[in-house]
Amino acid sequence: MSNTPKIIYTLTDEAPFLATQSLLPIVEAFAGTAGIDVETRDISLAGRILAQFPERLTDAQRIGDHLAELGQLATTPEANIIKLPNISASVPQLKAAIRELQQQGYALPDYPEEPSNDEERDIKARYDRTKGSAVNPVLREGNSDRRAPVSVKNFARKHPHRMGKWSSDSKSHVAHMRDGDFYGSERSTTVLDAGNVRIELVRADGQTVVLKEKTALQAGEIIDASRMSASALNAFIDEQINDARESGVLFSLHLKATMMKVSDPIMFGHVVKRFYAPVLEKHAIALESAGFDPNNGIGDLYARLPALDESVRRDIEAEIQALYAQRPGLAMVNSDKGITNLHVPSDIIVDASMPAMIRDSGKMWNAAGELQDTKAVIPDRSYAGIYQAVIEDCKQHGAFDPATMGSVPNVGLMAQKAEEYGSHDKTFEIAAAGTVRVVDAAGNTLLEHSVEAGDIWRMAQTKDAPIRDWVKLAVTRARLSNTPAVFWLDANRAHDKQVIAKVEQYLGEHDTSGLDIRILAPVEAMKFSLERTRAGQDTISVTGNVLRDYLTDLFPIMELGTSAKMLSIVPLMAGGGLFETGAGGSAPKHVQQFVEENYLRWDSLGEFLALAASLEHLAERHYDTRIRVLADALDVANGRILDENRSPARKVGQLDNRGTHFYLAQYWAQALATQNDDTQLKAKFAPLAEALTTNEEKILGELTAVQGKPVEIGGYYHPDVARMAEAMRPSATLNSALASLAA
Ligand SMILES: NC(=O)C1=CN([C@@H]2O[C@H](COP(=O)(O)OP(=O)(O)OC[C@H]3O[C@@H](n4cnc5c(N)ncnc54)[C@H](OP(=O)(O)O)[C@@H]3O)[C@@H](O)[C@H]2O)C=CC1
Ligand SMILES: O=C(O)CCC(=O)C(=O)O
Ligand SMILES: [Mg+2]
Repeated sequence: MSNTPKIIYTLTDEAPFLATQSLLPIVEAFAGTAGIDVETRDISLAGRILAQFPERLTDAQRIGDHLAELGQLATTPEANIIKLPNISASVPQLKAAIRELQQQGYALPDYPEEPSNDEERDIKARYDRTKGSAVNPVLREGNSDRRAPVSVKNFARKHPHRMGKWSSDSKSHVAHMRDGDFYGSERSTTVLDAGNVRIELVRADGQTVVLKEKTALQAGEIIDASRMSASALNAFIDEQINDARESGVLFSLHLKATMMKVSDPIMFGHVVKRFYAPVLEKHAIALESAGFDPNNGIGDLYARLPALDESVRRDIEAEIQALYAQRPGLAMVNSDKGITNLHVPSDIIVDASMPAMIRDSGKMWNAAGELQDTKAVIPDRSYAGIYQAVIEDCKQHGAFDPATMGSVPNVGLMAQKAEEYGSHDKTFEIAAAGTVRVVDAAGNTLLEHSVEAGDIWRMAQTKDAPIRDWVKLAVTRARLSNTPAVFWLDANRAHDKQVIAKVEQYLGEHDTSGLDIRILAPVEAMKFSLERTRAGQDTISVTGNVLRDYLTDLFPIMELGTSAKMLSIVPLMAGGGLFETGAGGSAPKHVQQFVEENYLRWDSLGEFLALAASLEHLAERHYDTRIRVLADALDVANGRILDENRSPARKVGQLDNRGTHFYLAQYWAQALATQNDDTQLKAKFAPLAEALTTNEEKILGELTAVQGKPVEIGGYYHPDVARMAEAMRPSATLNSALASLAA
């Protein structure tokens, strides 16, 4: 191992990738002064696609499998990775990215939806490795610690964001199934000895089909399996469509088709099929021949229409419009462009979509572009109830007040593909009725379900060491912040019952005297946390992987207006650090605004906080006081960004992402120039601080002058980096000041 302190900064997609063009040069320049190597690795969707097909690319086009490399690094103590949000691609996004790369001259094959030979099966398998949430689970070799730092919380209290008013007669609600879902069918067991299991379907006709030959289990691991009945799901969907129409509310669906990349697109497809049933059934043959796949959304139907005869096409379009008159209003993703909630599965990502609805008075946009009460369909019961609890609370007590509300930080069980978020390679749409069994090497059946054709069956794993580490992290956070901690676990759920036994065991390993640690079922935990938060009190949520994801968007969006301002640390179990930036995504809408008017409203505070945590980790690991000084100064700069309100605004003419980066550089340089712990750094940064202070007006002028006009970046999934960098670094004065640091 080389002893040079090293930070890996990830190159991703969309808005964070744009922001990187301006921020990374600052990071490199500052880190360089303390002898830190800053390296980059490309984990963008385009980069991951290209890494799958080296043999089809020229030498110049080829890139290595950076994700696999980082996945490996994450299991070592040296890891210090700053991870920006990346696209978790739905199939329509994946296909669009492939098309763009082909147009740029990369000889990639088309995505074979229905592979008919070995070569096509191989191509599909490679592409599928890049589909959905293909990055985070690989890097997350540790549990999750997400919270709003005190400075961020204070900022939000001082500058509360707008929250939509709630009325007690709001008709908005969450609808979930009452039986036949994953929740109702879950079975779970803790495995005593390590070994392999086989997953098989014993068909009603006696034939056995192996679904997955080998899944390795560790000793002490919890496994669980559950089944979603297709017929129960379809009956539920029909009932909800009718109910939404009768009650005059919008119909909306909220799933996580990215993380749950096998099960949730299938559920999404069922809703599309039921909602548009009369048209899809009437034209089934034509649509099938055109390759329409409901799991990709009704947007896929529109994409396929050109392949159909003109008359058929017109009939389908007219019949869909006529159908809308008989259906409840559909919630819209973009009313102006006619993009509905059922267009593409990647537009309805529940962790972001439900908080947005709650922030907007429980309403979503209708086709006329107005906000309206909404039915939020979340079919499975495992977690749906938490959102209904928030809705009920808002109906009773009104909207939450960001100026006074408390905070709900999260300690999330996430390491090593924990729970449902690691289940996609063990999820199956069942082809024929029978029994699905999980069988160990000795032939014992560990779990089984009877299934019907079309049901979704899945198995999830939760390893013992991550649970033990998670309990430790929870106790540590509770102690450090002197805050009550609640484990959100449901004793009535088979899986949670196994987890509770381990939590109770591992809590025994710690000194918990004086701490308030409880175990509550999710809905009770939500009610408890909401009551406290309204009273201005903080409560740590200690949750499994799914609730980690849901709550770290929900509470930040209510408290801070966005999850971008969150500190999001993954202490890796091998001793390294993964520093995620914020808790949200890659904000596609921000790119649209950028290319239209050269204004980037992306807030990089998450990157700033992650960088400070990364530098602290590096300082500790290398016993390096210079790096410590750099980290402390960055803390000061981050505090000033908030205090002096230098975060990006939203509209042309105001400060944008680049302006915030300028202030970060100025404040950071000033903090280094005024500290006295390291005289070399002090001397090094004095001229930069001076240059950035004297030239503030000039630099801001150069940054603002470019705004307001369209900008061409040469691609969406695989933009031209030189063009992007040029667009994102329009201040010659700032650029040359930074360059002088390296001299
Ligand atoms: N860790 C990761 O890698 C994650 C990746 N994703 C991926 O991101 C993509 C988009 O996901 P989506 O669910 O739409 O959620 P996003 O979080 O990307 O966007 C939702 C909205 O949140 C606001 N927002 C998010 N981040 C910022 C920021 N840094 N600064 C300012 N505002 C911000 C924006 O609101 P406004 O428009 O009002 O400004 C944005 O439109 C998907 O491909 C998804 O898979 C999602 C979550 C995590
Ligand atoms: O990896 C993804 O697809 C999304 C991750 C996410 O939403 C989260 O971790 O909060
Ligand atoms: Mg999330």
